[in-house]
Amino acid sequence: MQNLKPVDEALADILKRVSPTTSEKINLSDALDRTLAEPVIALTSQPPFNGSAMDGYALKSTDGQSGTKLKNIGIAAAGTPFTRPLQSGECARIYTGGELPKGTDSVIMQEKVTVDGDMITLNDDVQEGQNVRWKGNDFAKDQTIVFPGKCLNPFDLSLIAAAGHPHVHVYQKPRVHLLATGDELVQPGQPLEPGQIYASNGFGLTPLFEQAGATVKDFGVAIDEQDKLETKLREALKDEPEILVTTGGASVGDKDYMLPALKAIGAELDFWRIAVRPGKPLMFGKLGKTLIFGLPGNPVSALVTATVFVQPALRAFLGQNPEAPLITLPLSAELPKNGPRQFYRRARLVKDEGQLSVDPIAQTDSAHLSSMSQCDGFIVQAAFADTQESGSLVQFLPMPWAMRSLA
Ligand SMILES: Nc1nc2c(c(=O)[nH]1)N[C@H]1C(S)=C(S)[C@@H](COP(=O)(O)OP(=O)(O)OC[C@H]3O[C@@H](n4cnc5c(N)ncnc54)[C@H](O)[C@@H]3O)O[C@H]1N2
Ligand code: MOO
Repeated sequence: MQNLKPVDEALADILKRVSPTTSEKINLSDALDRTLAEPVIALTSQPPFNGSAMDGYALKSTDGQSGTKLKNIGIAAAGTPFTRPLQSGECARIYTGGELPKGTDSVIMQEKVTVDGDMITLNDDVQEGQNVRWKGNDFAKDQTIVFPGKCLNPFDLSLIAAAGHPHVHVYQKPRVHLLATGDELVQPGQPLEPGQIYASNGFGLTPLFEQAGATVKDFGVAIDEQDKLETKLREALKDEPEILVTTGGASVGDKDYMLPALKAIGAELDFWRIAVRPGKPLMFGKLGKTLIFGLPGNPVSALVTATVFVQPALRAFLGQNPEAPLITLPLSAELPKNGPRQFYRRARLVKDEGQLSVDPIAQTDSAHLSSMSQCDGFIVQAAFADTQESGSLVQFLPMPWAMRSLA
């Protein structure tokens, strides 16, 4: 058999052509799922003062023996500090989030005192620091609290707001332009004539890339004629997107014009036969600033190669770790032995009494989409791997929506 290029080698060749996009400053409220380009440095300590974690009374812990009577001399509410320093024998009413008055170092919950006019009696011992959130215990002013390369989640956004920032610097979204080829392709909603099928690739690839942090523009379907394809390709490349993804026409048929068309418009291009299943034929190259991925037309091959080769490039454009987020899980059924190509086998996650395992889907046809819809990700099986029994461990590449199927 002709030499096939290993997946890791192809990926390394791709990644050495990528450097992160420039950064932009955006509102924090728009920053969900965007990737940080600059460190976030706290503008304040959190909490900014020693505060109370309970509704109760602030006191000196040296006065904190059960049975002690203290005089309540004022109120420290959240946002309205009590300014007079406290002496021994005194306490101040304090509410959750209130700043501890000077001279105090502890708070007793109101449930643990008896109140009689402006006097209280402690019904429990009080230790130094009890019910106190010390200044800076969460983070300190000037501390780096989130690092570049982090794709921001809702919890990050709360943290960044608490540190005083209304804006963040993130990497610009890489732009992906899509172009399909095939005379047989018809848009859903149109009637099918003999020999035609619906164009499905763009509908899956667009959100796949959007979920990875890109903006995607679909240029539709080009006719399988070289000059028409060249015109469409020029159109799709005009704004110099970071990535152009084509599907179809990648193989060896007489009507596979993609490679000659891309070369004719000036792309430097390699045609790879990769040791990957599905998705063996892949074109990769560059025109100007744009990386070009020529994915195979078969729907499963297109979605798998988009996951295995295009998504890592998108992560690298976003300053993220490009590596696939593989996890190790036990099989819930036998996995058949593999042939000469690294196999991305469709698989479901199974939850049994809270324990996760993966169930390989038998279907391996690279045009079979209902098995794709049923899968939560792919078991990554090495070339020539032997049969593996149920219970043995495998590498699993979860899709971003995989956890939803466990609900
Ligand atoms: N003699 C050989 N034939 C093939 C080989 C080979 O090595 N020798 N490789 C096979 C493999 S593996 C693949 S993968 C395909 C790749 O073919 P192409 O990239 O040229 O894809 P097309 O021929 O254009 O289409 C294949 C298949 O997919 C359907 N398709 C295409 N685009 C779409 C779309 N946007 N939405 C839905 N379906 C699409 C198309 O109708 C075809 O059925 O080549 C094998 N052949
Ligand atoms: O590599 Mo093709 O994607 O096997 O059908």
